[in-house]
Amino acid sequence: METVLTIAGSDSLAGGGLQADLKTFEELNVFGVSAITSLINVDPTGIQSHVLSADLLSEQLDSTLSQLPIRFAKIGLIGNFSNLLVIIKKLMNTDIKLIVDPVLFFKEGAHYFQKVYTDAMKSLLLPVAYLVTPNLEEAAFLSNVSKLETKDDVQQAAQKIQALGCPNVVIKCGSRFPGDTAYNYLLTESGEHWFETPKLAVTTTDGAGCTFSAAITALLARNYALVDAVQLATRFVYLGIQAGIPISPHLGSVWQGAYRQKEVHP
Ligand SMILES: Nc1ncnc2c1ncn2[C@@H]1O[C@H](COP(=O)(O)OP(=O)(O)O)[C@@H](O)[C@H]1O
Ligand SMILES: Cc1ncc(COP(=O)(O)OP(=O)(O)O)c(N)n1
Repeated sequence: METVLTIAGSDSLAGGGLQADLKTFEELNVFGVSAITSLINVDPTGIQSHVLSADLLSEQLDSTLSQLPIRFAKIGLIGNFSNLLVIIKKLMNTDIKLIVDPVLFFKEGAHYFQKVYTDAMKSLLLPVAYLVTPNLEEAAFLSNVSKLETKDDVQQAAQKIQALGCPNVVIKCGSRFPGDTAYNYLLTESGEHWFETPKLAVTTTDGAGCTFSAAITALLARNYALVDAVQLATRFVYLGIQAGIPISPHLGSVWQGAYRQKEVHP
């Protein structure tokens, strides 16, 4: 079985973060291991974040990378500049393909990241990534395209993000995009693809972004072509939102087990 690494924060409610990643890996038949960057607590007032030290992150990465044959790693919330540098240092001269979910704008609440961190994400991390999967707000930020309201805007933003040095970009338009359809837009060096599902009118979308990127990572590790991985990840997260776990009238988590229950496994 393929071993896949997630480098991510912990989400106390297990909506997003490494909990969502590891559950998704399990459901898609890869063995998930983790390096924790930070602890996120979500409560009705918003998000509290506690970033782990660079030494602690470094030790975890040494442990996994020195003992396991890892070909694919998903990078979620990193938290600060020091931890971003640790990740670059440990991974940039390896053959590991990096799937970067930038986690700059949470739908669970507002969070501020320092400019040195967001700049380094653009100038150091994206150029060594295989795929980046921003949500709509992250895509606007990374591309400097201020309003993403049409499919043309999304295509333009993806091109600008690709120009930062990452060959493959998926913009998760999700619930933030106008209209009744949830779109994912994939831009590769050889073409573009739109994926769509009906937009679900539910609040159980916490973890949708993490789950989507984790599903792509697992499927790539199982040798799916990128287009097929994005297609199946779109379906996986759709079913997970539909069968999600409500927490409050405004908040609920994706349930990664929905795909197992509803679909014949590929
Ligand atoms: N309301 C929704 N209905 C159907 N699919 C959704 C919905 N919200 C998100 N998704 C799916 O989850 C993926 C990740 O969504 P993300 O952009 O992180 O969600 P949000 O826009 O809610 O923050 C989207 O690309 C889409 O495939
Ligand atoms: C630790 C941690 N990382 C990321 C998230 C965000 O999760 P998700 O809901 O999948 O992402 P967005 O759709 O808001 O981009 C989290 N909650 N915790």
